[in-house]
Amino acid sequence: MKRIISTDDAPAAVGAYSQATATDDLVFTAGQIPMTPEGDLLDDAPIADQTEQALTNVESVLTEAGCGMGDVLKVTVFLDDIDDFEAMNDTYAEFFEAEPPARSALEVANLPKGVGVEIEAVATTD
Ligand SMILES: C=C(N)C(=O)O
Repeated sequence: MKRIISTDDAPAAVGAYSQATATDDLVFTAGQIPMTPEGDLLDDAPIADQTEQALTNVESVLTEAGCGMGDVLKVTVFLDDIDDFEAMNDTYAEFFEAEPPARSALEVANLPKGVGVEIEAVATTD
């Protein structure tokens, strides 16, 4: 059965989507952008800080869904500039120290709100 995940510990959706949806054993987060739960945008911050906020939001949404970063199966990282890959990756690695999930990272033409990175995850609650 489909569940809608909603938490005040991550920013509210900036469009027509849920923070995450879940089945009995899988969680799909929306793409998380570098925005604080209070709605402050980190669009001018270094990519390391933007990555940290986006992943912190992913973590908060997963916690609400009943799992955590160790349960993540797949991550997709969207970058505004692929030259930010190394800086993103260094911060990313701090969130996934052991047995990191599968991941795709790609540059896209534009991201919502002019941010530098957006990150989504699929996790298991099994
Ligand atoms: C930020 C998003 N996840 C969106 O606009 O879909």
